[in-house]
Amino acid sequence: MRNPVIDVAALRCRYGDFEAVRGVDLEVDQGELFALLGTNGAGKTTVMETLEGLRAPSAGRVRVLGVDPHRDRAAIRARTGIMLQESGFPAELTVAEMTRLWRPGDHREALDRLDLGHRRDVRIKQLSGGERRRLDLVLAVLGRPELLFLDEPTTGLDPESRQRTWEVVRELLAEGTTVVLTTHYLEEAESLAHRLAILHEGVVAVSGALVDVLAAQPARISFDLPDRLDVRSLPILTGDVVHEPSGRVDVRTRNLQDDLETLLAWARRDGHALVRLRAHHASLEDVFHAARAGRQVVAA
Ligand SMILES: Nc1ncnc2c1ncn2[C@@H]1O[C@H](COP(=O)(O)OP(=O)(O)OP(=O)(O)O)[C@@H](O)[C@H]1O
Repeated sequence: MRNPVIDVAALRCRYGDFEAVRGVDLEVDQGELFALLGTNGAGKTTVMETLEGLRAPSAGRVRVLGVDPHRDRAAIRARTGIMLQESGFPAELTVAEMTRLWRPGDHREALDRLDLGHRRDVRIKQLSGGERRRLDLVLAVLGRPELLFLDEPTTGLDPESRQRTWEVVRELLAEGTTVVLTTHYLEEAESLAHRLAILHEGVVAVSGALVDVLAAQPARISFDLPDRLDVRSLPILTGDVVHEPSGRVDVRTRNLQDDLETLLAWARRDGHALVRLRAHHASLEDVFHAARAGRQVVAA
């Protein structure tokens, strides 16, 4: 029998007359990274805050680590780590003082893990935005939480810091930590998530295992139509072929390998060069656009 770390059914959240979350179901299993994605204002932060116990739902059932996170917040506080979108640290404290205030101890290793060891004696107000974000993560994981909430953890980080953050998140997953992540960087979710939900206007538009969600969308082949060729001279493909005004041909197909083989055999036989040829399975960005456009996407 499944024993999810997070179990949410028919969750609704209101701000006065406005219902920001309108019937959301979610399950997160132990040890997985669950990405909560969505357009601006879709309701991600509201759902996260409800899971963190910071907000009572208007309706629905919410269980986190087996308890109601709002009513029994004290029971789960020691077992969860939270990295909020914005943190308000005392600006005059040094990094080392802040970590000790958070939790007694030396914490050199935790700071080194996120390349902050050399900044131990620097005041928080002197840190760069990226360093503050990394300090947020250090504090969130200091108590070795079973369940970690990461709300846009890499916003404002340079590519190297982002990679380092991902490495730390992967290490935490390998140690068995369950992670709930919100992010606007879809490649981040695609790289880290086992399962995901995409919220749109307060409801779940797509949910499921990452591999299933990606497989439910058609793959794409695109290339520049060779000069002087009419699109009708292309070989017959199983996918839908669109000739863009830019001269690019865009094929959406459920048989990527077959259609690519047909196309390449035709190009070789007739001596055509397929300039800027790209062939790839659907990305999370494709799924996101489909969800946003209200197109039906399979929920696994
Ligand atoms: N305190 C509040 N009072 C009234 N409306 C609010 C409040 N907080 C959020 N909302 C509204 O609820 C909706 C959901 O907001 P929420 O912050 O949960 O979305 P989000 O998906 O996290 O957005 P973003 O990606 O922009 O952070 C939005 O329409 C927002 O304007």
